[in-house]
Amino acid sequence: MSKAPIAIIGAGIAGLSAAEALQTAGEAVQLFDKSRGPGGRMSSKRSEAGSLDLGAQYFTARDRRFSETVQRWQAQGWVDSWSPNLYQARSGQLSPSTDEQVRWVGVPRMSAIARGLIGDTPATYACRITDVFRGEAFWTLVDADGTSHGPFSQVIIALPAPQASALLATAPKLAAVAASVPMEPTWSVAVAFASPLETRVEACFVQDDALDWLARHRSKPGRDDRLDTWVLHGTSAWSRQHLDLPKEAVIEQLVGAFAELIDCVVPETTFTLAHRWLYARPAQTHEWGALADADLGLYACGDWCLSGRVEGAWLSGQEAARRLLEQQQR
Ligand SMILES: Cc1cc2nc3c(=O)[nH]c(=O)nc-3n(C[C@H](O)[C@H](O)[C@H](O)COP(=O)(O)OP(=O)(O)OC[C@H]3O[C@@H](n4cnc5c(N)ncnc54)[C@H](O)[C@@H]3O)c2cc1C
Ligand SMILES: NC(=O)C1=CN([C@@H]2O[C@H](COP(=O)(O)OP(=O)(O)OC[C@H]3O[C@@H](n4cnc5c(N)ncnc54)[C@H](O)[C@@H]3O)[C@@H](O)[C@H]2O)CC=C1
Repeated sequence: MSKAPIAIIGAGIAGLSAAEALQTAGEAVQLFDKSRGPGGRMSSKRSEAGSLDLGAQYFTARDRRFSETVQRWQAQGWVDSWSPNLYQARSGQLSPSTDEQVRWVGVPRMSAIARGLIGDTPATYACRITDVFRGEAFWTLVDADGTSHGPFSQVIIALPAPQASALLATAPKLAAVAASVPMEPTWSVAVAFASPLETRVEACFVQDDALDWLARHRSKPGRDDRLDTWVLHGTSAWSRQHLDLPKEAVIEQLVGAFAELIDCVVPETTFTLAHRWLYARPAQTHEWGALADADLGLYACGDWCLSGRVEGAWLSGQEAARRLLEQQQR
């Protein structure tokens, strides 16, 4: 009889990273995600204004292994570097803030990376896992419709910490660690103008009550440039305070803050959209790599186990896979 596959819950970059490492080692995996496709916080949303990156805006690569991987992604045509006219804003004052940092984006949209990575890996979408339990030898997953999936030899939970904690009940110590990680929300708004704004600004780190970041979408390589579309992010504090504000009011306030900040006339908008990320970023960074109960065969990974960034999520997926493979060789 062939061996049962490994279940990976969450097809964000952490889950995809673990899947790739395990498949390279000859293991069979099966991914599950509650969304309609892979990518999680690195996915892109289709809209009248083209495909928009509302979550991760770009990423940096500081770890050697991740740098080498990103070079490979570039050779495959999934990513390119992005060098916007970078600004910062303090106390409402805009100033150029050029630097030498290499910043990467998926092309022609952020979700290209997840699409590329998933290849023909078996994946079940629109499937929210609500329970994970172990029988005598194997694991079974249960989804929100009550359907069971399995058997699986091991399980990797690659979700934001609060969602991971809920599925780690079989390993109370891991569940407690995940439950100890608060994650902050981010309101993300896209706003488009029919004619380009007369500004040199293409991206800006903002220190403001409401705004944290703004980016001109068409300045990224390969993007649709029919409209001049901007992505605005609220700060964690503002987003938390305005968590339940209706989307129209969120758009009004963040576009208002943008209009006050930017150094040009802001005309009527032709398109707006708001998206709330409930678990956008961990409140602090950690150095756990991944969590493991190797005897049980249960693992957890995600950005919250490391730096709270794309690089951290990818490295955490690698670490979960490494620990699982190490245990198997014992
Ligand atoms: C607004 C925003 C801006 C950001 N900007 C940057 C940036 O500029 N640079 C940077 O490096 N990082 C940035 N980040 C952070 C970066 O996106 C994350 O660190 C990274 O994408 C996390 O990957 P992950 O795989 O750990 O989690 P996720 O991408 O969250 O993946 C988890 C997956 O699990 C699925 N899921 C959840 N619950 C269940 C369930 N019960 N059953 C099945 N599936 C489930 C979700 O649908 C999701 O696809 C940003 C994030 C946000 C939200
Ligand atoms: N909104 C959200 O939910 C999330 C946003 N995230 C952002 O993702 C980015 C990723 O971080 P890194 O990969 O380290 O990227 P990075 O090195 O470009 O930025 C790190 C931080 O340094 C500051 N900074 C960097 N360059 C400049 C500059 N030229 N001028 C002024 N300030 C600068 C800025 O505060 C920025 O947040 C950061 O900006 C995070 O704030 C990460 C996770 C979630």
